Amino acid sequence: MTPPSRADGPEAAPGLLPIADRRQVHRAALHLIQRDARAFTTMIVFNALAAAAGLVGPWLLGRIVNTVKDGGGVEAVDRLALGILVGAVAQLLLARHARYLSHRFGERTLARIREQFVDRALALPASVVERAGAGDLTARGTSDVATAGQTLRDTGPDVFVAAVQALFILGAVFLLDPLLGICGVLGLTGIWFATRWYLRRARSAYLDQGAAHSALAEVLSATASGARTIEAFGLRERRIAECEDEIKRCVIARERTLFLRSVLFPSIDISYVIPVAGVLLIGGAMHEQGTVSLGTVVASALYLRQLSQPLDTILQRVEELQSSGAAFARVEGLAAAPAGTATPTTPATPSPGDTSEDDRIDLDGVYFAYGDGADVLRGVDLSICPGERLAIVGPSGAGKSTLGRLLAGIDTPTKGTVTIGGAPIASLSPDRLRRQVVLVTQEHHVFLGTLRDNLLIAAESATDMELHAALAAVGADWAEELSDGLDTELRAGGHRLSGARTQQLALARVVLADPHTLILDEATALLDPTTARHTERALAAVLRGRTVIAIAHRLQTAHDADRVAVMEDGRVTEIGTHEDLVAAGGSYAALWHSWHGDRPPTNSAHADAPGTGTDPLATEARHHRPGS
Ligand SMILES: Nc1ncnc2c1ncn2[C@@H]1O[C@H](COP(=O)(O)OP(=O)(O)OP(=O)(O)O)[C@@H](O)[C@H]1O
Repeated sequence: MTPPSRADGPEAAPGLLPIADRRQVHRAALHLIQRDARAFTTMIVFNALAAAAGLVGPWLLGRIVNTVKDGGGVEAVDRLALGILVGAVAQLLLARHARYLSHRFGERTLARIREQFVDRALALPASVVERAGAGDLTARGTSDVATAGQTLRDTGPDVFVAAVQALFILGAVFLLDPLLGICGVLGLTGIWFATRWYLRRARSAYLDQGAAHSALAEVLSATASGARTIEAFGLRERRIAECEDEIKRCVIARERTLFLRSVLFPSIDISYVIPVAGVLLIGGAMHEQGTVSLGTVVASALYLRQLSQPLDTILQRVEELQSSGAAFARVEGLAAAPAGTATPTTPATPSPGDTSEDDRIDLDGVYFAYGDGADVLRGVDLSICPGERLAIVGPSGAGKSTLGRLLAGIDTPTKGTVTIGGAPIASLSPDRLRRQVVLVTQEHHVFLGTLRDNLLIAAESATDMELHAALAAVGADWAEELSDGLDTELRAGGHRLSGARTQQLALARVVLADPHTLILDEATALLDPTTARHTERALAAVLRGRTVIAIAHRLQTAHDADRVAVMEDGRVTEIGTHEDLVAAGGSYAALWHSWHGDRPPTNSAHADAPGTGTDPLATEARHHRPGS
């Protein structure tokens, strides 16, 4: 028997995405079976037929023994031998077809799991995905789905076929003689105890072994990469001692798993022999007394010997089943993912008409906390008029970005309301919301696909002319020079966009989405000078005619805004025009004087600015949208 697979895979990280419990996993598995019930039934029937065909051999062998014992002729023995051959061929063909059906069922079900996963992942609110982290979602969508798929395609069918075979074999022994059947089952109990003993200890032992390997690898690679420093500081002996310690830990961990295997495998091998020996002994005695025929004893012993094969398969695969059960629970966990981490205080159902009366944004007594943490926003009241340029300033951690996320509808307040034109932002459909508010950060993604696909994300029904116009609006002239135009494949062996072009593409999407309000959070703060200049021009075109809420990292932005809101410790502590706030002599005035000193205010985007960012609220963008 080959050793069961190692159980030293990574522990399921306690991610924020939920993990399905046992009942949910069972229900989901049952649902998947029900969706392909016919294929599943056919698979069972063929597996059962293959297992039944496998029983023909030993049974006929028993008949041959009886026939020979009763003095039957060669002809009768030949007929029975031919039957064995037919049984073996039938078993081969039926098992092959059963496996083919199992694989088809497995592949189809895997495809369904994948589709369901993608649907669920896409339906997750952005805030949930952000908080859970891309790593968790990616791991679930790749390695966990692959592990569950491996089970459906190989492990599951293997175990299933083996279980059916084992059941049929035991059933056949009981049919031949119930007493011999009981004898066989009792003989097998050793396997149950040995496996239980092993499984109880294996998980932690293999996890320790994996951890010891990782620690050793870490020490070795650190020693190799820091060799010069180690020599320079005379740390050689200390490093060698550390390596030796880790090697010792590895040896101890490996000896432990070796010990477990050295107990398990002989116990199982002996357990396979016990029922055969028991049946031969008891069957022999019964034959002596004339209660069973010699053929029955021989057939029972052969059946029990044959049992080792399916049992071996089940034991080898049992750990794989355990780990894939955990993987499936993580995949299914997405079904239980929250619709949002914060509880909306406003009804989730759309308000009448799902439309805003105007573009005015109001925050009323807004509180927000991440998860179970402390309040990050603590009673924010704010009104932003259509076409206004509002700069939000404040120290790091004051809650500016959080406020931006609430204004963009990414997060919902734990208390209070955020409304657009009187409609709670939480009640707007994603499509509707996109046309109202868009948050622009410096994180831009180029999706796999053509340039057109990347643009249509923002406006599904836009014509090519509109797409070209949007690209032109942000100064993306390079798009016109692409050999395949809008059909140019981006990424994955296709055209790679530079940072500046990626940003222009993202801004072209904003033009297409055509929201009345833009929230700028670090959209340009950390860009290199060349990219910043490109982005500045593109951004100016995008901002024209829209309400802009800029989370200002430079006071020049605040200076150019219509109004400035100062945030401190989750509250808006000052609000007004730059001049009013400077005159009021509060914290904004202090900030302005300390940054600005005696220098006169300037509209130049780069003057005096720390870093290389651009000023999104510079005057060139201050032309309101017609009609706004
Ligand atoms: N995803 C998150 N999970 C938990 N806490 C968070 C998360 N994002 C922000 N916070 C916390 O919320 C508080 C406000 O953060 P926020 O980013 O809104 O402040 P900020 O004023 O924008 O700061 P900065 O100018 O440094 O970006 C901080 O204490 C921060 O640690």
